[in-house]
Amino acid sequence: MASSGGLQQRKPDLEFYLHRVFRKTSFRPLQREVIAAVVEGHDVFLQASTSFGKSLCFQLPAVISNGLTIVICPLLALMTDQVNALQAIGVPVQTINSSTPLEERRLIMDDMLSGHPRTRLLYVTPELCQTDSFRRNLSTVHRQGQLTRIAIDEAHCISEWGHDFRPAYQELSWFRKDLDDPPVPITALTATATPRVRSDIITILGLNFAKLKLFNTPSARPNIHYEVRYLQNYDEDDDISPEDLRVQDLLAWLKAIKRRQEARIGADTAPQRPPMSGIVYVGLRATSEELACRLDSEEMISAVAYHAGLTSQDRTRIQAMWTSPQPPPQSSDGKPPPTFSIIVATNAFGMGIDNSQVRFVVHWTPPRSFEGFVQESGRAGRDGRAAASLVYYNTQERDRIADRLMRDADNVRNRGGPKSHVAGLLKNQMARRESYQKVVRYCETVTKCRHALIKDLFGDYELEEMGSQQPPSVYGGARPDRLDPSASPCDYACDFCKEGPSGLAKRKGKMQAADALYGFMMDQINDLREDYG
Ligand SMILES: Nc1ncnc2c1ncn2[C@@H]1O[C@H](COP(=O)(O)OP(=O)(O)OP(=O)(O)O)[C@@H](O)[C@H]1O
Repeated sequence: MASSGGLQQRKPDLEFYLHRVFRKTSFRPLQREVIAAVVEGHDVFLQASTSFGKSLCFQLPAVISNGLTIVICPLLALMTDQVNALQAIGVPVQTINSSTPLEERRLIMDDMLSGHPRTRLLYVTPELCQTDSFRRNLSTVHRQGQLTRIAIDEAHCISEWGHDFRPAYQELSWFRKDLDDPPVPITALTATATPRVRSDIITILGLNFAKLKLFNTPSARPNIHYEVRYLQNYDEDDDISPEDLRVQDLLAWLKAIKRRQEARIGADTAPQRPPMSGIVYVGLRATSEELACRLDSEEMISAVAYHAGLTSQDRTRIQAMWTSPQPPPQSSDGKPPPTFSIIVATNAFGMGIDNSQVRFVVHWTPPRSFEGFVQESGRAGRDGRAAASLVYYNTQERDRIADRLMRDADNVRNRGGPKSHVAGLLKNQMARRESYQKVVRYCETVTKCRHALIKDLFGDYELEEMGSQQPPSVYGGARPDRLDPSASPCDYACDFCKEGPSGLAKRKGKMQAADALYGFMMDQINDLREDYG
């Protein structure tokens, strides 16, 4: 590891390792700077958009350093994906999690405590880091001078103000408090942190502000076309149900894509292409099953459901099928090869899913949290090519979700328990409502580019003011609010910039306003804020 010795150390050739070990041709903008800061031994906070390549920012430094890097990861699937990918390229990596056999665990620990561990990266859960035995072992590795750094992936899970709050993440404060002689450098990474969550990450982990290097990329993804599809509210007398209305609209949208593809590459060539992948996010398991079945009955679509009610084998199978390269198109059940391959999923399918070829992500109803929305829509276009995010929205759905969130908070209050525990849970409930409030702002605003709106809602500009480093190409050197107001900050990659304010307002106008319940929820947030804010 680089240290501040008298002799100048030779800087490692990062490009060499990028090509040789990771088999990538070049760094993405900002990746090199982040990796250099990590290698130099700084505490690093990186907030980068989904699919930026955050993992490389701790994997490459781990490969070129002596000693062990501990990686904290919240999801087994995410951990397994990364470990398998690293093993496939010959990196000495291990994981200890609930499915690691005892004998294997012992071998990993023996290596860790050997004084010269062969393992470069050890992936663990935050819960394991809470146990006395693991902490004792890590302290020994540290005393032996072999604990190089700690990487905390999905660091937003640390905050009660975050959408994926995980109490065990808060206990990660132990690293800075106990492993302090010398302090072990920490790298915290996330795609979705609001200003309050960022402040919690930095404070709880005890990152050293004087030596901390901050980096960020814009939270909105330039290659994603963001669009809200406004639906009319449903009336008992209507001949068509809201579900049918959405199915009709989605099918019409997909047919238009199919027509454009056939016009571009020819109706004979199109069926030989692998199907276009998409995800439709729904709120309920039952909806996921029903909608998958309904879409699958269409000739141009093959669809499958994914939710937490499936067996773990089924989920692993679907995820593996989904993330492996698409096979040549095949007919099944007498159907011609599908043009679209769709997974209809609940939010059990989200964080860390890395299929580079997803072309569209649809939210069947308004997402329940803004950070969740950005994570989920960020599954699209991970190869950098054009992709789309659609959200179906009307005020009835908006109020139904607002009502559910209010009831969740009431349940927490009525459940009782120690006062500080209830206060913590209520704080998290308030954070959820505030996050939902941002979803509503995102969907109902018709006067601003959606890319700019996402950056506003995540407080990207605040990070800039804190001295965060960004890729040089961001905003072309000027913030969008300082650019020519007639230009599109996102290069026409959202419905506002494409249709203009009046076109969008007209489309939104078809949706009836019904503000009563939503307004009530906002009042409640304000009350809670007075108590806990
Ligand atoms: N320099 C690079 N060149 C080419 N591909 C890269 C580069 N860096 C990372 N990738 C690839 O980009 C993909 C996304 O990387 P990764 O999973 O680390 O993203 P992430 O930033 O953690 O995203 P998310 O927050 O959405 O999970 C991976 O397939 C990875 O191999």
